[in-house]
Amino acid sequence: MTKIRIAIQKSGRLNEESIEILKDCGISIDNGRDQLKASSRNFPMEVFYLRNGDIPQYLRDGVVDIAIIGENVLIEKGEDISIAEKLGFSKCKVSLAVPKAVKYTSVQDFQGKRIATSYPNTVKNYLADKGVSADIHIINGSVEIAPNIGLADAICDIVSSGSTLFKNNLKEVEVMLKSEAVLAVSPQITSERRDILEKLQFRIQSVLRARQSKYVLLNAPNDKLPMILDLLPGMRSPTVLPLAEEGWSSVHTVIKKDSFWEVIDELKQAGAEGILVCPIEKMVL
Ligand SMILES: Nc1ncnc2c1ncn2[C@@H]1O[C@H](COP(=O)(O)OP(=O)(O)OP(=O)(O)O)[C@@H](O)[C@H]1O
Ligand SMILES: O=P(O)(O)OC[C@H]1O[C@H](OP(=O)(O)OP(=O)(O)O)[C@H](O)[C@@H]1O
Ligand SMILES: [Mg+2]
Repeated sequence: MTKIRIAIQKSGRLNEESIEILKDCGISIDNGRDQLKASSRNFPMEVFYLRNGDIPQYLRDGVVDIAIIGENVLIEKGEDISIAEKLGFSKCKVSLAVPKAVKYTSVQDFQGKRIATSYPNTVKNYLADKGVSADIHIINGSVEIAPNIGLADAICDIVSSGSTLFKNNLKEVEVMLKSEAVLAVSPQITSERRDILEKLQFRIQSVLRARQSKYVLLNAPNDKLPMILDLLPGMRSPTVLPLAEEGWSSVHTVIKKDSFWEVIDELKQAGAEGILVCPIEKMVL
C-alpha cells in the first residue's frame, strides 16, 4: 500500500505540536521519538523525525513527500518548495536587532556592518533589496550573544516574546518576515501520494477551523431574540429552540475564538442568560 512520507521535527519547538495536529486529525503513530521513522496504524502515513534545518533538502530530493516546518526555514533554504497549509502555531518573526545603546535611523545603517545570523540568505536578500551590503557571520545558535562578545555589530534571528533580545541588551529594528508552522510539499510528490495529501488537508482544515471557533449556547426571552440573533453569525445561521418555560428560547451557534469576549459582552447586554461556551473538536463544512 502506498503511504505518504511526512517529516516532522525530531526534537525542538515544532515537535509536540506537529504530533498533536496529526493526532487531532485522527492519525495515531506507533513508536515515539526514539526511532527516526514510524508508521501510522490507521492512515497511510510514514513519519520521519528529522532536524528542522535538514527538511528542505529532504523535500527537494523527494525523500519525503510533505513536512511540518517553520515557514522561515523555507524562506531561508527552500523557496522552490510549496506550502499547502498554514498551521497556526509556532508564530514568530525573523528580525534584525542592534545593541540598545546604538542610535538607529534606517536600514542603511547596516551598510558594511557585521551581522551574526543563522539565516544568511534571508538577511542578504532583504538587505540587497534595499541596496545595502553587510558582512554576514553564520552561527548556528545563541546568536543574540554575538554583539556582547564583540563578534558582530548586529544580529538577525527569530523573535517571539522579545525576551531573548531584552536579556541580551538588544532592540529589534527591522522585522524581515513573519512565520508560522506550515505543511510543505515536495516538488517530486507523485499523484498517488497527492491523493493522500488531499485527505490529510481535508482533516487539517477541519481541525484548524475547530481550533479557531467556539460553540455557544444561551437562553433568551423571545422578545430579545431579534437583537441577539443580529449579534450572532453561525455556520449557516443560529439554531433557535423553544425552552420548556413559555416565552424563552435557547440559541446555539458557532463563533470565532478571537471575537468571543466582545460578543459575549454584547450578548449579555442584549439580554442573553446562562451562556455556555464549549470547545469544538472538528468542523467540517
Ligand atoms: N521563540 C520562538 N517562538 C515561536 N516559534 C519559534 C521560536 N523559535 C523558533 N520558532 C519556530 O520553530 C522552529 C523550530 O525552532 P527550534 O529552535 O526548535 O529548531 P532549530 O534549532 O531552528 O532547528 P533544528 O531542528 O534543525 O535543530 C523555527 O524554525 C521557527 O519556525
Ligand atoms: O523572543 P523570544 O520569545 O525570546 O524567542 C526568541 C528565541 O527563541 C529561539 O531560540 P530557542 O529558544 O529555540 O533556542 P535555540 O537557539 O537553542 O534554538 C530563537 O532562536 C531566539 O533566540
Ligand atoms: Mg531555536
